[in-house]
Amino acid sequence: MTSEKSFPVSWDQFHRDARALAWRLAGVRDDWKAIVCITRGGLVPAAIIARELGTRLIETVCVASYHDYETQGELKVLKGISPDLTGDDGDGVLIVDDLTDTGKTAALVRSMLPKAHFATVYAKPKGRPLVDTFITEVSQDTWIFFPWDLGLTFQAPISKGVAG
Ligand SMILES: O=P(O)(O)OC[C@H]1O[C@H](OP(=O)(O)OP(=O)(O)O)[C@H](O)[C@@H]1O
Ligand code: HPA
Ligand SMILES: [Mg+2]
Repeated sequence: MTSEKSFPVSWDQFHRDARALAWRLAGVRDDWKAIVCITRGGLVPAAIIARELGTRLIETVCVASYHDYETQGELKVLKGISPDLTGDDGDGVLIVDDLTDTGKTAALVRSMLPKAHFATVYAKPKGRPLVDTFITEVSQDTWIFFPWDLGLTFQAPISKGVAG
C-alpha cells in the first residue's frame, strides 16, 4: 500500500514529542521497574524517556515486520524478553515503541507482558486501542518519516511545481 499523506518528523520535533510522552508517563507512576523497547524504532524514544524518568534497566524485544518500505510482512521475533521481567506478567514495566500502525507489533509484545504499560510517540487509528499512552495521532493513510530515515535535500521552489 502507498500512503496518501506524509508526516516528516525532525529531530527537534521527535525530541519534544518523546519528552512530552515522558511527562505523561511520569504522571502514570514514579516507580517504573524497567523499560522494554521494541527495536529498532523504540530505541530512540526509550533513550529519551529513560533519561527523563531516571530508568536504568532497559531491555529490548527485537521484532521485524516492515521489510520493504510501507509493506508489512510476517512478524518475526528475533529476540524475546528476559524472564527477569516477564515474572509478574510485566506489572510495572514500560514498553516503548516509536509508533503503532496496524497494532500487530503492539498486540504481539503485549501478549508477552500483559500487565505492562504500552507507550508510543505516535499512533494511527487501528493501533490506538492497543496503546495506553501516546502523544500524537495521525490518520491511517499517513506515512510517518522519522528523522533517522531522512536527510537534507534540495527543495524546488513552490513556483516551479512538484516536478521542478
Ligand atoms: O503497528 P504495526 O503495523 O505492527 O507497525 C508498527 C511497527 O512497525 C515499525 O517497526 P518495523 O517492524 O518496521 O521495524 P523497525 O522498528 O526496525 O524499523 C515501527 O517501529 C513499529 O515497531
Ligand atoms: O508510518 C510509518 N512510518 C515509519 N515506519 C512505520 N512502520 C509502520 N508504519 C510506519
Ligand atoms: Mg519497530
